[in-house]
Parts: sequence; C-alpha cells; structure tokens
Amino acid sequence: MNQHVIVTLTLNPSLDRTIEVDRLVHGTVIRATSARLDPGGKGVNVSRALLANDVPTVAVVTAGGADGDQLVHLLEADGIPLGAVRVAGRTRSNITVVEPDGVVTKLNEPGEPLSREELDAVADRVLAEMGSASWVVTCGSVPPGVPTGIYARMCEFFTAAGVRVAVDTSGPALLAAVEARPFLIKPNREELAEAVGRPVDSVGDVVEAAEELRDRGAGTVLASLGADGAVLVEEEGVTIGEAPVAVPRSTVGAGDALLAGFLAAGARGAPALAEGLAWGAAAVGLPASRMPRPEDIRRDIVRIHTRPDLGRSLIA
Ligand SMILES: Nc1ncnc2c1ncn2[C@@H]1O[C@H](COP(=O)(O)OP(=O)(O)O)[C@@H](O)[C@H]1O
Ligand SMILES: O=P(O)(O)OC[C@H]1O[C@](O)(COP(=O)(O)O)[C@@H](O)[C@@H]1O
Repeated sequence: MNQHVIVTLTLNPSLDRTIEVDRLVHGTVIRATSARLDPGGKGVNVSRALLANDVPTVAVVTAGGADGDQLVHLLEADGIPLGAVRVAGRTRSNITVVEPDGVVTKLNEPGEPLSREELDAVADRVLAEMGSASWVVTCGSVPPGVPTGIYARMCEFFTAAGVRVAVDTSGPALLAAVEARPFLIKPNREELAEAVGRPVDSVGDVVEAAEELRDRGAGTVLASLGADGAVLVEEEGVTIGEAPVAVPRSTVGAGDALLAGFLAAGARGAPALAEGLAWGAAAVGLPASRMPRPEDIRRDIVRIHTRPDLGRSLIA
C-alpha cells in the first residue's frame, strides 16, 4: 500500500482573483496593471505547491455553481489530482489587491453554507483516499453555518484511522481542533495571538503560546511569522528560522507554501522547517498565489537557529 499521499481538504475553496495596482486609493476608479485568476483556498494551495514539487497529493474540495465548475476546470488544467464534491452553494471568489511594495489588501467572501449531507459526502471523499494517505491536511476558513467543531471531528476520525492530521485554520475552529489532538497545526501570528487571547510580540511570546496549545492537545506547532520567518515547537524542542526576501511580490499563499514544504520534508525538526521556509520565501517572490516550482526555491537564503533569542521582538 502506497503510504505517501498527502490529502488536503478545503471546505471553503475560492477563485483567487489577484489585481496589481500602482496605488490603492479608497473610493476611486483604478486601472489595474495586471490581473490573475488562480484556484484558491488553503488546502488547494498546499496541494498545488506539493504537486509543483512532485510530491503525491490529492485535493478534496467542495465545488458549487458556475464558479465551482471554473475552480474544477482550473485545478484539472493544473493536473491537480482532485476529489471534487458538488454542493448547492456557489464557490466564492476572494479578491486580492497588491501594490508595488507587496502590500496586500484582501477581500475574502465568507462562502456558502454546507448541508449535513454535503459534509458527509466530503468526509466520504476523504475516506476514499485513506488507503494511500499519509496525511490529511484540513485548511482554511469554515463556511457559514458549518459547526466550528468540524475540523475537530475530522481530526478524531482520521487520526483513529491511523493517518496524521494537520490543521491550518483560525478562531473557534482552531481552538476546537486543538482539543482533538492534531499531529500538527500551522497558525500565523494573528491566529496564535487570538487562540491564546493575548498579544504575541516576541519570539518568547510565540513559544509560550505554542506550548500552551500543545498542552491543550496540539502535537507540533509550526507558527508562521511573516517576514520574521517561523517557529517550530515540537516534543524535541524549539527551532526558529527565517528566509529573507528582498522584494516581496505577493504574500498570498505563503503560509500554504510553508506548510507544504514542511510536510514534503517529513514535518519534523530543523530540516523540515528549513524546507518550509524556502518554499514560503519562494512563494512570496512570486505574483498572486502562484506556488513555487523547484526552480523558484532557494535553500541558501534560509537561516536556522536551534538556540532562539526568546527576547527578540517581532517586526511590527
Ligand atoms: N515578507 C516576507 N519576507 C520573507 N518571507 C515571508 C514574508 N512573508 C511571508 N513569508 C514567509 O511565508 C511564511 C508564511 O507567511 P505568513 O504571513 O506568516 O503566513 P499566512 O500566509 O498563513 O498568514 C512565513 O513563515 C515566511 O516563511
Ligand atoms: O495566505 P495564506 O494564509 O497562505 O492563504 C491564502 C489562501 O487563503 C485564502 O485567503 C482563503 O483564506 P480563508 O479560507 O481563511 O478565507 C485564499 O483566498 C487563498 O488562496
């Protein structure tokens, strides 16, 4: 049995429309300098990054309406192995406006509700992949009306099936998922602060918050910190790293690329952190939510610290 497929689940995928402008001015008509349409959603991006680097993956997504048809068409055109579950609600569009300095303004639609039957169909589709799954990676926001414990339930079910579960979400869904003892969570700085209910302003704050979530059930915590890199907190200890990017092009999808690289390198220790940082930095140097290919990834820019300076402040 091939135990290497990383199955991603995106309950709330998106058509990611990215528009580049010289300057975003509130209340004006602006002529874009470029525009792109990419298949999106956090689990979709993880699968896109894995496939671009020849790591076996299957993307399980919901797809509804004409926009859902377009999402499926884009994913099939990219050759993404797909588990598309047809749903009644329309697949959403998320709009990203990017300015020349890399500043991103993002407008994410909430998405449409999913019925109990549709959620069961999604779980069945993931289950159909269990024979070859090494990971189930549940990512992104929970659609309106879906119980915030949905990722927790899936985590319990798939962990019991002998598969490692990674969760990248926010708010109440993240807190509920932590209680279900996921193998790995990937909060960003804001999600980490929200989860523990206090500011996270230094490396020490990140480690303390991550350890709190580990005490509450999370296994490994991969905390992403934007330009500050990422902190890995696991049973074996704490590792921090960064990969500077001189001119960020677009940060959309950077967290998904970090997670994909970390998983691709075995999801443990400094080597996996370094790989994730290299993929994350490569994604930031690409337009829109383009995921890095091997030729985009530079490992020489990665710096790893196994004795992190806990007092170091994070970039504001
Ligand atoms: N401005 C940047 N410069 C260099 N690397 C970056 C930058 N922004 C993001 N990254 C990389 O992408 C990863 C994910 O970014 P982050 O914004 O923390 O995640 P998310 O997209 O989930 O919010 C970071 O850990 C880092 O490796
Ligand atoms: O920038 P990140 O966190 O890596 O994720 C980018 C992806 O997340 C999205 O912003 C969706 O996020 P949500 O599911 O949290 O709304 C997509 O538009 C985009 O493809």
